[in-house]
Amino acid sequence: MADDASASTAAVTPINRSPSRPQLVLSGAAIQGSTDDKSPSIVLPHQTDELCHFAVDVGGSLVKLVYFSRQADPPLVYSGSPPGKSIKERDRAKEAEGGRKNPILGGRLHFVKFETSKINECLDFIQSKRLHCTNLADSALFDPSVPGSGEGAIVKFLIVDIFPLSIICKATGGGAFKYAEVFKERLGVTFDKEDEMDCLVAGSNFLLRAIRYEAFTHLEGQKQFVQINHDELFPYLLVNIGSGVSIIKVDGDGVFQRVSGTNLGGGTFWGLGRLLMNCKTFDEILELSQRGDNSSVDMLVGDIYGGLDYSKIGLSASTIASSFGKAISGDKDLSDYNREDLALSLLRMISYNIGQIAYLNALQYGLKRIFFGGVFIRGHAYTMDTISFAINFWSKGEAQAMFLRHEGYLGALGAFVSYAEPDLTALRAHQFVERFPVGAPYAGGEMHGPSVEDLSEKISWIDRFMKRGSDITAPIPMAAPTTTGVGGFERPLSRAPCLRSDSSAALNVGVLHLVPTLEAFPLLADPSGYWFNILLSTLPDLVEKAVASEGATDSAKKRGDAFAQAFRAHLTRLSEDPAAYGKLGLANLLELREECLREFHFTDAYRAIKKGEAFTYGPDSYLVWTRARRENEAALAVLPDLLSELDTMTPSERILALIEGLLAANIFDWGSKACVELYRSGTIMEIYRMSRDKMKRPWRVDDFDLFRRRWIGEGNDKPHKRALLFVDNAGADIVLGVIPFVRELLRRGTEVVLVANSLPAVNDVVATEIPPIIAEAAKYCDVLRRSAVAGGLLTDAASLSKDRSQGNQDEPVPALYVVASGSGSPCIDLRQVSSEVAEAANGADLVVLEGMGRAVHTNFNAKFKCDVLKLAMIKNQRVADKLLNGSLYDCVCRYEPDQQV
Ligand SMILES: Nc1ncnc2c1ncn2[C@@H]1O[C@H](COP(=O)(O)OP(=O)(O)OP(=O)(O)O)[C@@H](O)[C@H]1O
Ligand SMILES: CC(C)(CO)[C@@H](O)C(=O)NCCC(=O)O
Ligand SMILES: [Mn+2]
Repeated sequence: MADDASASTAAVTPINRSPSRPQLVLSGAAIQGSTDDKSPSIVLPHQTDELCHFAVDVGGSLVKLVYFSRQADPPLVYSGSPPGKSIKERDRAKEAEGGRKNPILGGRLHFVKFETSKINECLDFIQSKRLHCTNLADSALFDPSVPGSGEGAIVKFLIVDIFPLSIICKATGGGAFKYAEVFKERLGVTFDKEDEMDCLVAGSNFLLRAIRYEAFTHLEGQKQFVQINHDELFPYLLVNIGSGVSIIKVDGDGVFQRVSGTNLGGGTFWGLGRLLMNCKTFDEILELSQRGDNSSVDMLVGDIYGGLDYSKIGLSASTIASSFGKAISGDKDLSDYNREDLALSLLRMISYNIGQIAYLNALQYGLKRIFFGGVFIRGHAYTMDTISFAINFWSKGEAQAMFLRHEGYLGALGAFVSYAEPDLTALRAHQFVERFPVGAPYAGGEMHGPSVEDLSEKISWIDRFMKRGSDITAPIPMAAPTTTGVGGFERPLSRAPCLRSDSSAALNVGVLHLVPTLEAFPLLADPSGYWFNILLSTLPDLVEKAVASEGATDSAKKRGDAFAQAFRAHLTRLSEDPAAYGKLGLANLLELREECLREFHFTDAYRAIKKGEAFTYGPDSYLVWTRARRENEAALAVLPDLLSELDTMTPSERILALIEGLLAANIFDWGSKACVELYRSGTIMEIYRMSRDKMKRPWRVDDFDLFRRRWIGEGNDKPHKRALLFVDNAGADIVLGVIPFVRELLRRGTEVVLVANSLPAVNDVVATEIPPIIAEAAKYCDVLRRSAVAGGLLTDAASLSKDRSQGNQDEPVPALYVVASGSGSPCIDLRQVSSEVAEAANGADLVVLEGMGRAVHTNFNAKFKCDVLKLAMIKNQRVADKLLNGSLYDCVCRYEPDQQV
């Protein structure tokens, strides 16, 4: 420990971070894994200002670099004004933003590290990426793999020289002082120094708040993610294991005290590893340790007690009494010891000692939670188990050791976020959603990911790394440790099957969106083998569709192959280590698949299905797709009759017909094999009617009477103020199922927000597709037209309507909006929705979830703070059997009134 105790325990007051223009805009941001397994990236969709592109943490052993690249995101709101805000309010908000003319630009943060002793590699990297250029358009940061990024209009706005003479970059760690001149001379970069402890704490607070499942426990080989409650985040103990170890008591943002430290740290481990075992790399020591038996090096209690336990004080015979104690014997030289045994002994000595010192500090300050960071941890199971064991053993289970997925980047991230708006406390974990890029399963720690220069490079990268990928994920056998060395009868048994090399030891992370005001709920989906198999078995078919959607050209085929390889690798990796990317549910798996498709520029693999183009795979499918192309049109053509029919009914009949209609139209799903069979016969209306006739109540889940009471019952039938409808399929589903129900809601005076996918997935309607459908439907329905105008979906639609019969034209109508969910999957994880949906949820008192994916696979048991209606037709035998104990085409109408009223 430090010689001078006072130096290491100096109290630190809240940080007064140096103001720095321009600012980083973190609101509505997202984290996105980069192509480097160790380099998860962060998407900043609202970033409009030019900003310095990187921050560094130059430590005693390693340089950690965080850098920014641009990306443009598609707009998320398709209405003229976002729901919840009047146009006036929105203008005011715009003014408040300083009247920025720039379009909203997004970006990602990437994470890379280098050995400090090879600082030139870091400088070369910065130079090659042109991170030191003030002008983004000049730098190589555009990610052409992202559709829409780096395009003309955007580029123009970036040509702004903010630091015309020299670029200023945030830097922390001791090297911010030591290497300032080198950076200045070689790159013309001036360091804006941020204190190392400030940055560690800022980075750690940022991660714990902003990244879902950032923290996890690791005991006896079991990794368990922990979601930290924001209100209970402080106080905690932060133990950063770098070259040396800093131990910090954290009480708030910028409120902390470095209470202790130890000089027996990662540097000690690495240094002794080089000297004793002649290891060339850090990972080599870890690998050696996997096969080691430390009892030949360590002096055990049993060695001293003639093979006996010293049970009186709770020490088993196998407990390490003295690390390296056997080496005192005079007749052995270093070369007489197994390198593997030495490595394990060393790893246990250092890890256990740090665990013990951390425990003592936690005890001293009454802290129960201890977070460990620093690159020494390395996501290595045995290291984490040893530390956890020490904490658990000494605290008798009172204190908990937790580890961080971004373990090594606390300081660098802390420095990077110091560019940001000061109010980091506004960030919330659910603002961040994760995505996983194609390179994730392949890239090792020393890799900086594939070049993103162009698509063909990406494709060949995937090819090249297929081989490497399988090497990386191949398990290295691990001998079971024969001694514990951890002071007790219990032993830290790392049950993890193996130590994997860099990519597998590392945890990947992914994307951020704002939350709705709905309660968070657990995913229903079970990410076990079932879904892996489904996804694998449907992969060839999907590839075929994707390739067809792009005209089945040679290039499309190549991309299709590369996509399949990449996605298969993700699945393989995840089936070996389900926690590799953090906690993953079905919704994330589907999102992952869509993300992979997008990486290979399949912007809408289902386009051909929806539009009926490009499908010539046999006469049957051709028929199906041709029919599919006409589905929107055909459904719109029969809509007026359906609406008139509904209007002849009594309110009680009508609400039943509407719900029945929603369920019946949900049968139109090109993603469902069972349904495609159905389409071989009959027109849309015939299928729709047949479907409606068949579904006699009571349904499999049938809360309809309860809902009807809320709708037309006595006393409690006030119209809802705002309804959020999460819609499912394109075609008849939305036209014949959703639109009539929407019209009824609007007529009752309920504002309606249609929430649809931002990105295509299976047959789901995408938010951008809805306005034209509404425009067409509005021709037959004046209420729809006026509400669409009120919601900004239609502008000069007055002349369009053929229906002038209803209502006073001057009477205000509730608005109809369309909002993109932020998701590109047939399921929806409501913990991760776009900020627009979150905003739209404000004031909503009815949520309608439509379709199997949204209402059954996910959210079936979700509880809400408002009325919720879950509607679906079951089109999958397994779900019918397993979840509902029913049969194919059973219906679910689950209604749960707001519990709070
Ligand atoms: N690939 C690697 N190369 C070097 N060291 C590694 C590697 N992987 C893990 N380590 C371990 O991580 C330690 C460095 O961790 P980290 O980068 O957090 O510290 P640092 O910032 O360099 O040090 P300090 O904060 O004390 O100045 C090394 O001493 C070593 O034990
Ligand atoms: C000196 C630092 C802070 C540099 O990162 C780190 O290596 C450390 O905390 N070392 C331990 C020093 C001590 O004994 O407190
Ligand atoms: Mn450091």
